[in-house]
Amino acid sequence: MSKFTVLNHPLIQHKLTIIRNKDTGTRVFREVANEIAELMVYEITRDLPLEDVTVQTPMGETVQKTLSGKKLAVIPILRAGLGMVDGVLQLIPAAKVGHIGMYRDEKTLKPHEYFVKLPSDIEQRELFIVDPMLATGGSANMAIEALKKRGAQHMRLVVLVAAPEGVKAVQDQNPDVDIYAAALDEKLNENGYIFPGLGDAGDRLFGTK
Ligand SMILES: O=P(O)(O)OC[C@H]1O[C@H](OP(=O)(O)OP(=O)(O)O)[C@H](O)[C@@H]1O
Ligand SMILES: O=c1cc[nH]c(=O)[nH]1
Ligand SMILES: [Mg+2]
Repeated sequence: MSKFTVLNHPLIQHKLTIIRNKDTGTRVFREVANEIAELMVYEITRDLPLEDVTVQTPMGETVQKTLSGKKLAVIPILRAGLGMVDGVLQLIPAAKVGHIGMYRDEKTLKPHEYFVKLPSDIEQRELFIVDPMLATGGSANMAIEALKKRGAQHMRLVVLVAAPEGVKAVQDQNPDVDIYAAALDEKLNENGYIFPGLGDAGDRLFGTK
């Protein structure tokens, strides 16, 4: 079974409380969501492989460490996943970005795919799928399947808030995909929204409600 990790660094918890607050407006929500994504990526990339490199300092020659050039890509699930991309790119500016468009039918809660555009060498890359919300897990599972169908082999799912139902759904359907969240919340409510959650992430990011 895949790993599920809650990244509960104090800065992450503090910032998540800010965006949970219903009185936080679009500008601050956007800014802080990206900051949380950046902190999460800092934690998640602890296992990136390094290799030795010879470098000349002003004092002489030394062998030091450098990233071994593993290829990375960020894959936001549109729309709300876009709210995490800039944060990730702050730390990994050379990462490629692929997009998967997905919306959840409000009545059935089933996801619908409407757009896929990925880097051509997706099979060689380690992918960070980003989406603020993991609710039923339907959208994440459909995005993972869309990536696998196109050759992707290594991916992790990075979300701000996860519901237990969504974690289980992804672990059951995609046991090879590790999941990272800033928080594991209590449950889904009767409308399929995460409680206590932060509301509709896409609407709060883009000011559409
Ligand atoms: O786990 P699930 O039950 O599938 O729900 C989570 C999905 O719902 C939200 O997107 P939404 O469908 O609202 O689209 P949006 O990002 O365009 O607002 C969210 O950003 C996830 O993609
Ligand atoms: O709580 C939720 C669930 C799905 N999508 C959201 O934006 N929020
Ligand atoms: Mg939405």
